[in-house]
Amino acid sequence: MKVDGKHFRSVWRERDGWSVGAIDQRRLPHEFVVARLTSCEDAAVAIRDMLVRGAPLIGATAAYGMALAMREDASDAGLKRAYETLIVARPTAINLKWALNEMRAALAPVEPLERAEAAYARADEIAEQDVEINRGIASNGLALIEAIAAKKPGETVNLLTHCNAGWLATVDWGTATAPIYLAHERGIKIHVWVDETRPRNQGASLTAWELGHHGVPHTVIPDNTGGHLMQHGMVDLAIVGTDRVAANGDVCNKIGTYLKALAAHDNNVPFYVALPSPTIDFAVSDGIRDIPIEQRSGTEVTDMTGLTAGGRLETVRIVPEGSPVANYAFDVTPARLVTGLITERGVLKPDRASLAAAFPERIAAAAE
Ligand SMILES: CSC[C@H]1O[C@H](OP(=O)(O)O)[C@H](O)[C@@H]1O
Repeated sequence: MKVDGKHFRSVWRERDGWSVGAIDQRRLPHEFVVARLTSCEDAAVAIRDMLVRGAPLIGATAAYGMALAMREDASDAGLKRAYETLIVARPTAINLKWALNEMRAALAPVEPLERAEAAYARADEIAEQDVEINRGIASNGLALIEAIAAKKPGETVNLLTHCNAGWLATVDWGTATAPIYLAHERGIKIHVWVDETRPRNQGASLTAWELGHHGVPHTVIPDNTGGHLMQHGMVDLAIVGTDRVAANGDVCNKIGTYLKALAAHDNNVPFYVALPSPTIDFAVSDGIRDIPIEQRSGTEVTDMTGLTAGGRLETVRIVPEGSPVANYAFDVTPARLVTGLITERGVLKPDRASLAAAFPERIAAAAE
């Protein structure tokens, strides 16, 4: 999407034809820094350390990581080592495993000498496929926003989103933000309540930054504000992203999503989840029981980094020395709290039958 009027994606193959460019999302919103990944290990570290983050973007970066690996060692052992290096980078987003399985399926049958070229071609396809999928999510989600706008002509449609499921979480367009960008481009009056999303503040640092650069009206709010806004009729629609959808429609997403869904349910606010089909995991029948929840470093909770009045980036500690912290990065929202799943093939009910009917190919993939 646009950064100071210039189009960017979040990850791309560089002009040299082999290295990989990526926006370093740890530096946003105060600095716009582009990283250059030149090895499989670079890609794994970029995912692990959240230089890139967001389920679809994790998948696309891992795909390019496999291509970088094939430049280094295209043997069967090298292919296996690359898969094993990347698969452990982060545990929750199923898109990582999906992309690596796609790359392995494309590369295993190919002669080692041809694997690097084949890997870049497949990684490019995965990136382009993500953009096309997100365009589909945009148009399917737009209908939901248009329906609300029609009921309140001339008024603003107020949306709420949690974390960052924007173009920075994907190759481009985003998932939860895709319908928002399209509605804005179509001239629908919208406003977005942006959950700051502690502790990594993906909402305050990334979603607000994205929306601001695209001219979408928004307000950053503390995570605990959404329920109050819903009680007072200030939220027409909640749209969030997801890192894994179980076969029963349970939705794993950034920590705090479940609480937002509870507030939405209690206030009859429609709660939608936007996802590309690679995020569906039919191997998991019960999301709350079976989806692995990443626990990250406690320093993400104890420390905060920001800009001083003098314009310097500094990190400060906000928790007493010696106080233990817990940092669960995701939670699972039960399907009963989800109004619908916005996918590239339509808006679905959050249940096995609807997911299987729309995406039968994901059932076969789950057996891999
Ligand atoms: C479109 S997937 C976005 C999804 O990923 C984020 O997690 P993280 O920033 O830790 O990678 C968050 O759960 C978003 O909803």
